Amino acid sequence: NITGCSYKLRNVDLHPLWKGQLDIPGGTRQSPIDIRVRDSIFHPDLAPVKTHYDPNTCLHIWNNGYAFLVEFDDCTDKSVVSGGPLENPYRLKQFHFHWGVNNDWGSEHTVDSKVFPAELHLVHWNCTKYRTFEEAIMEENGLAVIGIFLKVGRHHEKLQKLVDILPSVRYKDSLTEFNYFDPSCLLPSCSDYWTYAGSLTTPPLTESVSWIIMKKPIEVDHSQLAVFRSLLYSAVGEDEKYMVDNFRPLQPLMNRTVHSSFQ
Ligand SMILES: O=C(NCc1ccccc1)Nc1ccc2c(c1)[B-](O)(O)OC2
Ligand SMILES: [Zn+2]
Repeated sequence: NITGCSYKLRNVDLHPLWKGQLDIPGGTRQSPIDIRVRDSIFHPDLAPVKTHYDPNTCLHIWNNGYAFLVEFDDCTDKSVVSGGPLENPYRLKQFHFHWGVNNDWGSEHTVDSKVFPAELHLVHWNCTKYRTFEEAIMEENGLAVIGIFLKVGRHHEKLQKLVDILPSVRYKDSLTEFNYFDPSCLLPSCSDYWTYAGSLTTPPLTESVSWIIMKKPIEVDHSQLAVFRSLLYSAVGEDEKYMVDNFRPLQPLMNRTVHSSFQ
């Protein structure tokens, strides 16, 4: 189980999203972090990360009040990630994004202090050691999350199917059926990555994540990102608050090393 002291976050002016989260559980391996490329250690025996996703496991998309989540049927091993720093396969549960109010910021992790306009998280749980996602989220090595940076550039053809459905989940707690989507189309062409031990960046902030951050960003165009910003934090009937800047502030590296799969 995750135990440990709690400590106050640095007194930064926090986005409303974080007003309630000054005290955090644990606190020795929090995410996100700034990845200092020169300090990362090349591990020659870090294998490539292998993903196998079955588009038929894609269930629906919903707005949980923090982000929009595309959720998958995780009752079988049809959609999994393995290899890389992982000792066994992890099942795909959901993916979601974090983004900014404009293209100048939005990602959670940074690379030598470089911020990207958005970041994709593909969330998997350790189905060998735990029975459910809810259990795994509370345990060490419970989750494996692939982080992918987004940059503004060419139109992303395959992402458009998702962008087109976003207006149907505009409000908090809205859900729409979303089938036959293979998130492999969102992976960058280069397999280089950094990996480190961290946490969820949204509540319950548990320190259960093996992070795999892809070095190469994927390109989307500015109109696709603009649709992300049209979603709302607020539910139907509440005063409208645009879902933007849903990223957590950087956390201290403390006693951690970031490993790289490349030199
Ligand atoms: O799944 C989440 N919450 C719902 C919940 C379900 C069951 C028990 C408690 C909470 N959160 C969450 C999971 C994975 C990641 C993040 C947040 B992330 O750091 O944003 O990227 C990686
Ligand atoms: Zn996330």
